[in-house]
Amino acid sequence: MQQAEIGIIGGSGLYSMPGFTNIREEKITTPFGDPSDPLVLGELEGRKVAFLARHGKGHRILPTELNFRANIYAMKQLGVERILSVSAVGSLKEEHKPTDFVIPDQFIDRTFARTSTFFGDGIVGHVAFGDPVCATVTKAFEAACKEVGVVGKRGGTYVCMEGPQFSTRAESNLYRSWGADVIGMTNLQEAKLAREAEICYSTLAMVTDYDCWFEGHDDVTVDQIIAVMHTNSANAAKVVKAAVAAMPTGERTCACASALKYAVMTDKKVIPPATRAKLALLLDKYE
Ligand SMILES: CSC[C@H]1O[C@H](OP(=O)(O)O)[C@H](O)[C@@H]1O
Ligand SMILES: Nc1ncnc2[nH]cnc12
Repeated sequence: MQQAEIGIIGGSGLYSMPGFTNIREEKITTPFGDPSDPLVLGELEGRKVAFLARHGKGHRILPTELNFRANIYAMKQLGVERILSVSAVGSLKEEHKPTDFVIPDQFIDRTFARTSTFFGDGIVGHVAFGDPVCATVTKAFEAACKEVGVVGKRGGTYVCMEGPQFSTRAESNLYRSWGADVIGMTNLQEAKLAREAEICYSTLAMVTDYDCWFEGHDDVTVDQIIAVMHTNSANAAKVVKAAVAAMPTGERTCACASALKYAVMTDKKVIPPATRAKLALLLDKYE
């Protein structure tokens, strides 16, 4: 039985979701290991929802250490079809001010020490990723920002860096020269894996700082981020709630729902049984 239809991944500053009812915690294991924490299952706006604190309760897990595969696969195991991600980001443009929200529609990958696919170990698959986020979830976020009365700009490019150190000024200026909008350390792997798992994904990126490029501002520091995060998190919780309420019901019609249809290159006869078994949840529907 589907235990949750909507997943919420809370990032820096959002470690729980206010407004949940009928709450229970579930410790989930996956073929790819354990997620960051037990998932919190409950109802929000009458919808079945699962919440996961990306870095674990108490913020214990570095971006590089995150088991992105287990986090996304755990959502899939619960029956989640759409993930609403919330993340803290630095701004790469003056117009995106701390406390603004951006809903990115593109990514640039600057990570180098992460596993970003469910494929491998004898099976090769390639999903389309030209439009890396789901338009339905993105529009729900945008409408929710409007409803709550916060700045929520749809569109923009999120640079995903490895971290955990923040960027050098040369890097920050390089990303600006590429026209990128915001920078963070976590969203690209989630978007890739959600696509492979045929789960719709979009991020509410909460601007906490101007990174280190802005001459008129101090370089980014964690204490500065935490101060802005308190305002952002309260607003983010309201936006997520409104987005959940606005999420369409019924069969999904977006391309995310069939991303794997033509993805697998490997001859079925040569896929190692153990590998195939690990991916049963993703591939059985195409048998
Ligand atoms: C708190 S500063 C850096 C930290 O914040 C962001 O986390 P998340 O995406 O989980 O909200 C960024 O990616 C870094 O992990
Ligand atoms: N300036 C920044 N760089 C990377 N990740 C961030 N998360 C919040 N602010 C950030």
